[in-house]
Amino acid sequence: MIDALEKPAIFIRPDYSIQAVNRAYLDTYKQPVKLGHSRCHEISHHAAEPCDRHGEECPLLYCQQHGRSTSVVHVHHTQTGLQHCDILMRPVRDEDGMTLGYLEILNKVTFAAAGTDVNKMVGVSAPFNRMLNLLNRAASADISVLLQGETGTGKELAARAVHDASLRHDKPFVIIECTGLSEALFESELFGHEKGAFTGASQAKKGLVELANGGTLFFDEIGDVPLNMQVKLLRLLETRSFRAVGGLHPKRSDFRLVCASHKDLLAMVEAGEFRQDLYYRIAGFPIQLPALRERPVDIPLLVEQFLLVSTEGKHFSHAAMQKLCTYSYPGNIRELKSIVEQASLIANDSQIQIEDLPQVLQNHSQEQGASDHEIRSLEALEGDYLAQLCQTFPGSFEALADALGVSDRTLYRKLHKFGLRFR
Ligand SMILES: Nc1ncnc2c1ncn2[C@@H]1O[C@H](COP(=O)(O)OP(=O)(O)OP(=O)(O)O)[C@@H](O)[C@H]1O
Repeated sequence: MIDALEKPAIFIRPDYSIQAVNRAYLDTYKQPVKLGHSRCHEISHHAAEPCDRHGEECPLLYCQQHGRSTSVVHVHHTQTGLQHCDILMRPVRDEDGMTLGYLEILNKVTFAAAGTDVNKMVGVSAPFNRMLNLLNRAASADISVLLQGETGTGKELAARAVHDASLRHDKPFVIIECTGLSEALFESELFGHEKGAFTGASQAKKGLVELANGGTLFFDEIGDVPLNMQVKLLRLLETRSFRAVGGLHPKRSDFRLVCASHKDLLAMVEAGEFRQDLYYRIAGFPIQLPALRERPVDIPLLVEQFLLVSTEGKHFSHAAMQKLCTYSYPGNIRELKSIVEQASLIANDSQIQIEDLPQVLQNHSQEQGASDHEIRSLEALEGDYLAQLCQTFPGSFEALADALGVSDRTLYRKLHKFGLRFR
């Protein structure tokens, strides 16, 4: 039965041992699978212990505890390197309802990367992976997606990811920037106009809604659409039909709807600033994007990604990277990107120092420094201790993990979190 599945799949027992495997799974992973002996975490994570011992959500544990299917995104070691995989774990029962084991089906998340990749959403943290899981789920359905998150959290990138991973990926992805759209512009931009519809309309022009036919229509900052235009938008979304300015006949467009807003739309509904019926029409599948301060683990990777495009071979000193990792980023990933670009332009040497960072970070660190005299968090102390060990420990990486009493994987994660490299 497992061979009939196209996606990589295994059947495992509660002790994580793999009892059956299909061709696609064998082709995906480097480690050879010994049926009855190999355990899933050894193959996919190169780890001797199950995921939950490393602070990750273990889907098998969830299935055992709740008796139902679950899905979660993890980063796996595959033939092609580190790869985000959406894992679907399902209990398999006999006819008496006794659980025989668990079926694990893997789905590669192609729009994300666990290393630098300019065209992808990069990150490895748990909040980022949870968001990927939802984006992946939404992409495969034709449901209306609402992306909510602070400015600069990657909503536009996420909207593109939903489109690219959907069945409509080879059709247009059309963006409607709602901020600053006047009523007159709203109608002609969205619905197009016929020749002679108004002064200056010397040619008929297709609107964005028509251009999105077959593909995805992305309304960025939907919370900025004024109330009087929200009615027209609602009509379009309910009927998928519209009339060009100056046109007599209604036209239809088949599009998948994705909207984004940095505003709290439900609070706007309560305040009477956003129509409730429109809210429920667009929020078929709401997804909250995490702020960068909720996923500091991803900062070093994002920095690496932005350095790749902005400079040739420059890198941050440990101290400068530490500063980057402790700032709170009100402007989120966009702000981090601009800080990296500025600092790499200012630095005269290949190593970017604290002094090369923009003033906003210097000020921030002074404030932090003042409070440091009172009390320091255990996390900060751990970071400093690890930074020191990275420079001074005489043995190998594995020996250091051993000496600290943690697994190689835990140590790797901690170094990644603090933006450290082992020599
Ligand atoms: N996970 C990510 N990996 C790499 N780059 C990212 C990621 N998320 C966002 N970015 C980059 O950060 C910048 C801001 O992203 P984006 O424009 O998608 O944010 P936004 O939430 O739509 O912003 P706004 O609310 O201001 O419209 C872009 O340059 C984008 O490429």
